[in-house]
Amino acid sequence: MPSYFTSSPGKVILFGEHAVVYGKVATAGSLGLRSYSLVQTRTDRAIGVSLPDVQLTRTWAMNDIPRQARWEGYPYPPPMNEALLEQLAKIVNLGTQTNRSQAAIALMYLHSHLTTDEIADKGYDFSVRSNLPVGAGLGSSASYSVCVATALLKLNGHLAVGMDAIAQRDLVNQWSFQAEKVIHGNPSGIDNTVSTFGGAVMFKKGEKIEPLPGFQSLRFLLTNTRVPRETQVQVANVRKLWEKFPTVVNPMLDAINEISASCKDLFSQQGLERAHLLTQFGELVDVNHGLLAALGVSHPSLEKVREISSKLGLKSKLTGAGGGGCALTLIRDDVSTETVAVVKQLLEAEGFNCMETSVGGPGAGILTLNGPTSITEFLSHEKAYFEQGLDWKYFV
Ligand SMILES: Nc1ncnc2c1ncn2[C@@H]1O[C@H](COP(=O)(O)OP(=O)(O)OP(=O)(O)O)[C@@H](O)[C@H]1O
Ligand SMILES: C[C@@](O)(CCO)CC(=O)[O-]
Ligand SMILES: [Mg+2]
Repeated sequence: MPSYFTSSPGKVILFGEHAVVYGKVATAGSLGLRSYSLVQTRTDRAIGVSLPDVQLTRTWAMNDIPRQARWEGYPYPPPMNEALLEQLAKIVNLGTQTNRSQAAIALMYLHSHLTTDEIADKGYDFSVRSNLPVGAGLGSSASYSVCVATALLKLNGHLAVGMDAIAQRDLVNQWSFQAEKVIHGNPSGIDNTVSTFGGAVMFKKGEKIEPLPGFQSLRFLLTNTRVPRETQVQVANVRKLWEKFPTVVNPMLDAINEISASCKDLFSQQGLERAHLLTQFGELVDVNHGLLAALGVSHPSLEKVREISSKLGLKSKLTGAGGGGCALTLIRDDVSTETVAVVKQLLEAEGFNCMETSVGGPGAGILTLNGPTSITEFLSHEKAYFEQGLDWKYFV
């Protein structure tokens, strides 16, 4: 049996986080930071799981994990099975609401539906490591979910030869959304969609994504405040506010929707000077952050990033679920290297972590290797190892 490496990117939301959960349009792009997974069969009917980023190494006996009978629409996902989730939480037995347990339950939920008799008879090892910070707003959960979905679909032969690239990605996207539901509760699907398809896109729940050409040329500084938070909790807090004051919150969500619409207008205006485009883009960044702060998802650390960057004339907003995690700062073309260095220095003096990035790279990919590979070796190598000279297939 071959082994499969899979890889999928994190994401950055430029405009529209939270509002997207309520059916509004959001704008997002894939990041250069990615997660990588390795899956390969065993011979002893066990599932060996190694997730060092959440400190989990554990082996389960195949017979201990229930498998679902085939359903209508197989291999596309059936509606979420809450009873199965509860059952898996008990079997996995890693406590509730911990990073490790959510990751393991998401994996087992997909395993339970996707594992064929042939693979169940052998067992498999599954391992993930990521260059993304976990729980910082850069879509680590979605990137993990896409790796799980791609690996299990491929291992079990569901990404059949003859299925075109779009159909394959669509299947991965649907299953990674299920895994995101296990981790998040009520995700919009934007994170797994961007991680699966890559690129820079406008996203609205239930609609086809719309590519946004031109975004690849934008430069951003990402600042991880290192303040931990959980997306599920931030999303639930906004929901409480919305339930309490719907007439106040709905117009705010509509305003956020219009930010993505205005952004799209900016990029489609023929002849608009780039300097003007970037200035207006920055203004939208500012307005979006203000609305998110009003929804209660900012944090003193994120306000600190805004204070420092605005002193040097730069616009920042929180990105992802907020409450800590990461902020995004637009680097206009006229901003000097020295200014960027000063901003970074000031932010890092606060204990934050900075990295420059662009958005819009490739989505999920698979690399098929002949024969077994050592997981230890896989885990001991850095990202570059996987990207050098290897023939990744991005489903194209
Ligand atoms: N490398 C990884 N290995 C295993 N599990 C992971 C990994 N990365 C993320 N996870 C899972 O995702 C959870 C973090 O998800 P969460 O949605 O709170 O943060 P995020 O995805 O980084 O941020 P956001 O959703 O705002 O972009 C972890 O608790 C863990 O269950
Ligand atoms: C906060 C949120 O809008 C984005 C998290 O990256 C949640 C979601 O869309 O699922
Ligand atoms: Mg997430």
